[in-house]
Amino acid sequence: MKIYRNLEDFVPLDRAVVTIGTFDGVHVGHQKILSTLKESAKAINGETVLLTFFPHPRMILHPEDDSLRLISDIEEKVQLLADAGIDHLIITPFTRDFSNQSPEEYIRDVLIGKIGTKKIVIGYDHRFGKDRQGSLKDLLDHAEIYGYTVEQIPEQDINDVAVSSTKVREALIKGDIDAANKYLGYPFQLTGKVIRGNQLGRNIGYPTANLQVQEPHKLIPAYGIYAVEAAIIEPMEIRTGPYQPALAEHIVKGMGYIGTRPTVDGVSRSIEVHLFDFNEDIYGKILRVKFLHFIRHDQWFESMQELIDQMEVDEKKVKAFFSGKPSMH
Ligand SMILES: Cc1cc2nc3c(=O)[nH]c(=O)nc-3n(C[C@H](O)[C@H](O)[C@H](O)COP(=O)(O)O)c2cc1C
Ligand SMILES: Nc1ncnc2c1ncn2[C@@H]1O[C@H](COP(=O)(O)OP(=O)(O)O)[C@@H](O)[C@H]1O
Repeated sequence: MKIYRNLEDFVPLDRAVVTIGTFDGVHVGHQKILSTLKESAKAINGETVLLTFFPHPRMILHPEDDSLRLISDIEEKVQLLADAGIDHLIITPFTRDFSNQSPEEYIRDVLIGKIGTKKIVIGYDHRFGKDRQGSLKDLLDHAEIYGYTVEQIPEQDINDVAVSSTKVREALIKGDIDAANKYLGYPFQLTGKVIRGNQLGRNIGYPTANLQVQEPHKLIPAYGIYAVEAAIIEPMEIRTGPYQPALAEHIVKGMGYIGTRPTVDGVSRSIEVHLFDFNEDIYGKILRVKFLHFIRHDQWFESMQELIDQMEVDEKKVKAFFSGKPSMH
């Protein structure tokens, strides 16, 4: 997959088969659309192009609205789209100027002029251009003059996409990781930098890497304890050029914690991971944590000792999960 951080970086193709959207989460619904896109491209010996926006259009158009929660951050999305087998990924900054183009300008200058679109694969409800004035009808009306075809994604598939996004979000908010992962088609992940905590973990026998999640709008699953798998990855800068997967070293199993640490202070939310059979200083490194299974909710304990006893039980449960055996507790 080739990445373009700007439309200006893109050289128009002979046979671009294009879809447009935010594709947050790249879940099973999206994956179905991407398969359609790939089949369409194959049929005309063309190349697949996905046009997406960063930052998310809602953040530019409604900066006052802080309610947006993303299933994937931009780096996770790039990786997921590369895995899905997209040929060209254009991540264009969604600016006011960009959003102010008329539907005609957008079709002529962007889809035709900058991309070389021969076929556009799009949902019946897709909107574009100034004040979302552009619709499928505009795309169909201009198809002949500009020499492209439009393939409509069936309404049912579009509904499936919306359903999947909602289902993923609802499942994560409830802590139902099994369900979320089923709708995603891969394990939900959080990526962030390991920062210093209050260094209590090592004293209670459970050092925990504290994560500062890199995407401020990322959806954080329900508070609780989870079976996780973490990888230390190289900091990735997404720039124009061939996609290079983030190098992952040390893929380690462990237990994740999301909560306010009510037993300690209960003030602010922290996201931590205790890694099994691991003893390295990883402050400042980037950790990608895959959430595999929910173990229990966050709890307040009367004493630190009770918390430690519970963490020992958690460890057994997580390890039992990994060995495929039910826990004895
Ligand atoms: C598996 C696991 C379970 C945890 N469960 C709880 C809990 O139920 N209640 C709580 O107050 N803190 C819980 N914690 C958080 C600990 O209080 C925290 O890891 C400890 O204070 C060390 O923090 P530090 O990394 O900042 O030193 C849990 C941590 C882990 C790794
Ligand atoms: N098994 C492990 N799991 C997680 N972190 C570990 C482990 N072994 C060593 N570390 C290191 O120790 C740090 C966590 O120790 P901890 O006492 O909990 O300090 P802090 O409160 O700063 O997180 C991690 O950030 C990491 O650098």
